[in-house]
This record gives sequence, C-alpha cells and structure tokens, in this order.
Amino acid sequence: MGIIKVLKTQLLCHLIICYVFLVSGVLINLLQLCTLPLWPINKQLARKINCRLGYSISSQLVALLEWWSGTECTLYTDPESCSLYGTESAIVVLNHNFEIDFMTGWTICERFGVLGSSKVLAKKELSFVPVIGWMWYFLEIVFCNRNWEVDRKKVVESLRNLRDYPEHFWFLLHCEGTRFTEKKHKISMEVAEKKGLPKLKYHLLPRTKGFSITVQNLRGKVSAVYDSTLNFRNNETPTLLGVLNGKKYHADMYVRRIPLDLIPEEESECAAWLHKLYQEKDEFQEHYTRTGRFPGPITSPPRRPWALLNWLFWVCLLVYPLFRLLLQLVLSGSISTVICTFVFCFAVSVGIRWMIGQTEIEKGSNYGNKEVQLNNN
Ligand SMILES: CC/C=C\C/C=C\C/C=C\C/C=C\C/C=C\C/C=C\CCC(=O)SCCNC(=O)CCNC(=O)[C@H](O)C(C)(C)COP(=O)(O)OP(=O)(O)OC[C@H]1O[C@@H](n2cnc3c(N)ncnc32)[C@H](O)[C@@H]1OP(=O)(O)O
Ligand SMILES: CCCCCCCCCCCCCCCCCC(=O)OC[C@@H](O)COP(=O)(O)O
Repeated sequence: MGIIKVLKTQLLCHLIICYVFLVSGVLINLLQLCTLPLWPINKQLARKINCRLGYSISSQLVALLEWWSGTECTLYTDPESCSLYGTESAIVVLNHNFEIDFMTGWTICERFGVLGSSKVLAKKELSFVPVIGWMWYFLEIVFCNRNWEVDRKKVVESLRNLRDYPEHFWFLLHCEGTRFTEKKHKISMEVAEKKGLPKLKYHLLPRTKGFSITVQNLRGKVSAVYDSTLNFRNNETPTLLGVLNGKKYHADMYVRRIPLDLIPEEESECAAWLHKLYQEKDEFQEHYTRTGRFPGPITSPPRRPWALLNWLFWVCLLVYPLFRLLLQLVLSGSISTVICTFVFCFAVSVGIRWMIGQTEIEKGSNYGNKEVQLNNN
C-alpha cells in the first residue's frame, strides 16, 4: 500500500499521465475536427459524436480524481430529486471556491451520465487551453469576456443554439464570475453594501446578468435549476497537483432541485431571486462550518468503471509506443536527436505546467479585484 502511495508522487508517473492526456487529447481533438463536414449534413449526429469524444477527454480527469487520488465525492440531496438527475437538462448554480471544483463537478456529471454533454458559461481565456479548450469548441460551450456590453449578443446566440441539443445537459454557472479570494470578497461586499444587499460570508456577490439570460433562453429546454454548494471536509484546500500526487480529498456537495417554473421571468425579479439564493447558500455553508455536514440526507451514486476503462484504454494504446520510441532514440546514438527530444519534452512539460496553472487561484484573473469597478457603478 505504502509503495503505491510513493509511486503516485513520482515525477515519472506524472509525466506518463500527462503524456497520455495530451496525446490522446490532441488525437481526439483531431477526430472532432473530422466531424466538421458532418455538421451541415446531420448536425444532431455530429453533436452526439462530439459528446462521446468529449467524454473520452474529460473522463480522464474524473478518473484521476476518483481512481488515482481516491477522492470521495458525497452528494447531499433528496432521493426524489436524485431520481431525476441525468434524465433532464438543468442549469447548475455552483459556488466557486476551489481549484478542483471543475473536476468535482465533472465527477458528479459522470455518475449521472451527462459528462460528455455538460456545458458551462466559461471565461474566454479557457478556450485557448489546449485539448480542453479545443474540445469545448466542439461541445458548444458558451464563452464570455465577462463584459456584459461585449457578451450580451454572443451569449444569447450561443444559448439559443442549445435549444435543440439532442442530449440532456447540465449548464454550469458560477454566478460569482471568479474564484473566491479575500480581496475579491471584500470588494464585492462593498458593492453589496452599496446596493443595500445583505453581506455574504462565504460567497462573492453573484453577477446576475448571465443567470437571467440563461434562464430566459433555456426556458422550455431545461426543467430545473440545481442549486449546488460544494465544500471540502476538514478545511482541505485541494489542488490539481495534489490530485496528481495521489492525495485523497473529501468533497461534499449539497444539491437542491428547483423547478424552473419557480424562477421569475422578469430580469430584475430574477436577479433578486438569485441574490436570495446566494443568501441561502451562505447559510448552508455556515451550517457546514458548524456541523461538518450539509442539511438533508446523503444520496450518493457510486463511482462507475467507465472513466477508468477509458483511461486504461488510452494508457495501453499510448505507453508502449512511447517506450519503443525512447528506446530507439537512445539506441540511435545520435546526440543531437537525443538533445532535441529532451528539449521537446521540456517544452511540453512547461506547457502542461501552464495548463495546470490555469486551475490555480493565486494565478487567477484580476476580475472582481479592482476598486475601479466600484466607481463605475
Ligand atoms: C446534481 C448535479 C449537481 C451539480 C453538479 C455540478 C456541476 C456540474 C455541471 C457542469 C459541469 C460543466 C463544466 C465544468 C468544467 C469546467 C468549467 C469550470 C470553470 C469555468 C467557469 C468560468 O470560467 S467562471 C467565469 C466566467 N463565467 C461567469 O462569469 C458567469 C457569471 N457571470 C455573469 O453571469 C456575468 O453577468 C456576465 C459574465 C454575463 C457579464 O459580466 P459582467 O462583469 O459584465 O457582469 P455584470 O454586468 O453582471 O456586472 C456588473 C454588475 O455587477 C456589479 N458589480 C461590480 N463589481 C462587482 C463585484 N466586485 N462583485 C459583484 N458585483 C459587482 C455591478 O454593480 C453591476 O451590477 P448590476 O446591478 O448593474 O447588474
Ligand atoms: C489525466 C489528466 C492529467 C492531467 C494533467 C494536466 C492537465 C491539465 C488540465 C488543465 C485543465 C484546464 C481546465 C481549466 C478549467 C479551470 C476552470 C476554472 O476554475 O477556471 C477559473 C474561472 O472559472 C475563473 O477564473 P478566475 O477569474 O478566478 O481567474
């Protein structure tokens, strides 16, 4: 047991995992590219194929979390709502505090069979991340500049596109718009005070425009809002590097299903509804801090083998050729070829480190960080 734990912290293992992710990812991106001619002929078939291809990429990160690090994801939700998860499309509203909250979200998606089709209102910068960003282009992910004047038209258009999507999907909204930091919290609470809204202790003040427009444009397509609140046990601060090192975390997610009919249509009422929701989410976090659990029963679906099987498939396919290639290189005796290979591998490692950096809060954006935004309002 100890040996496996040590093995998981070894650089060689990390390099192999990253190599498999990158090479399989680029191959899948190329397959996605091949579906382009199919779009004008049979758009729905092209979308379904892309869901499967997307699954093959994102499930590798799920496998890393569930099987490599052994992280436990516990779902607090009522059994009646739970029976509907995966059988309908929904808008998911989730707090944005953790570096791996996207992996936890994906893991829950995987357990309910909607991982391939899952969607998000994501910042535009993520569309440039190799493999994941390129995959998202084919999955019709909605990107925004986080500038309402610039975003309005494009976001509405992208949301309307999803109205005839052939698979059930969950559309994720981090209404806070950026990850929680003390500084961002302080500034957003000054905005709350100016607006006469109650202060939040665990959340940033939600931005309401994206939520209102999503509800408006997906009404009739999605059946409910899944209000989701995530926390990690024992004040864990999980990171992607921790997961890669095989560190086990304990995620707890509280989900309430709110039928879409209960959400007001009019924009200002919808915004007020969202502010109220965040006040409730703050209370759930307070409850969690006090008691170490969320209210209500635990209805956790077990992990499924598919993410692991997909991962093993890619490992088997790609690791043997890698070792053969390395062996050939060493045996070739050409110093310049060996040096070039090392330089190439180093450049790829720097690229991977940059990708991991995208998940790190301390390297996060300045959005919500500038006092100047206060003066504008
Ligand atoms: C059972 C299952 C349950 C759960 C499973 C969980 C999840 C699984 C689901 C799906 C998984 C899918 C994918 C996951 C994988 C990866 C994705 C991970 C992450 C990517 C996410 C991101 O990139 S987050 C960043 C981008 N997204 C957003 O920003 C969305 C939220 N933002 C908005 O909606 C915005 O409104 C906007 C972006 C549309 C427009 O931005 P803008 O800044 O222009 O916003 P506003 O016009 O709203 O802002 C102006 C108003 O805000 C007030 N203001 C000013 N300063 C502040 C401040 N510091 N804090 C708060 N508010 C501020 C200002 O006063 C304006 O007020 P108004 O009254 O005029 O509105
Ligand atoms: C098997 C897998 C091996 C993995 C090896 C390494 C692969 C690296 C993968 C990188 C994945 C990058 C996907 C990024 C998703 C991050 C989502 C996120 O959390 O974005 C932050 C924004 O919401 C807000 O940004 P800020 O304004 O807080 O700034």
